[in-house]
Amino acid sequence: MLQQIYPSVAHDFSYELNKDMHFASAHFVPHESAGACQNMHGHTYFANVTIAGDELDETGFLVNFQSLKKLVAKEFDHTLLNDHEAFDDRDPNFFPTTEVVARTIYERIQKHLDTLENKPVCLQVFLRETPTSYVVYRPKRGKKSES
Ligand SMILES: Nc1nc2c(c(=O)[nH]1)N=C([C@H](O)[C@H](O)COP(=O)(O)OP(=O)(O)OP(=O)(O)O)CN2
Ligand SMILES: [Zn+2]
Repeated sequence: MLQQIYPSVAHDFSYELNKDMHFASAHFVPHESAGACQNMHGHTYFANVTIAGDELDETGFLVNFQSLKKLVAKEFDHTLLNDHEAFDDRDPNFFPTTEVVARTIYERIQKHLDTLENKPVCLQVFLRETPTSYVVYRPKRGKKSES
């Protein structure tokens, strides 16, 4: 939900940036224990990502807000998440659940941040799937993107 208050993450970096995004996607959870969620259905996801660092780039940015939007909202908007290369219906760690989608957003963002000279880091991904359900993903300290 845009403009809501998100859980904060403690850190010692000088700069912290947050970007809200939303995207409409279809998905299904490919396991019998998921009940009705086995059927394809859609959500308008709301994501908030928290980026921090001590140095700005030549533009005075920690990271360009627009590149975050491209990596997440534009990538997933109006798609079937199960068809995206990041997800795999054969492995629960890659089913497009809220947990896995949040982790995937982190991995995509951190992979981009690793290419930047000022070396910002993604500290938190907040992902709301429904009005009543959301996940917060925080990487383990020192752990960066695996993909
Ligand atoms: N831990 C998880 N549990 C569930 C997930 C998930 O990704 N992680 N996903 C689903 C379904 O995909 C569903 O879209 C969301 O379920 P739910 O929160 O139950 O949605 P409702 O709108 O029906 O919830 P209300 O409480 O009635 O608002 C299920 N579980
Ligand atoms: Zn769902």
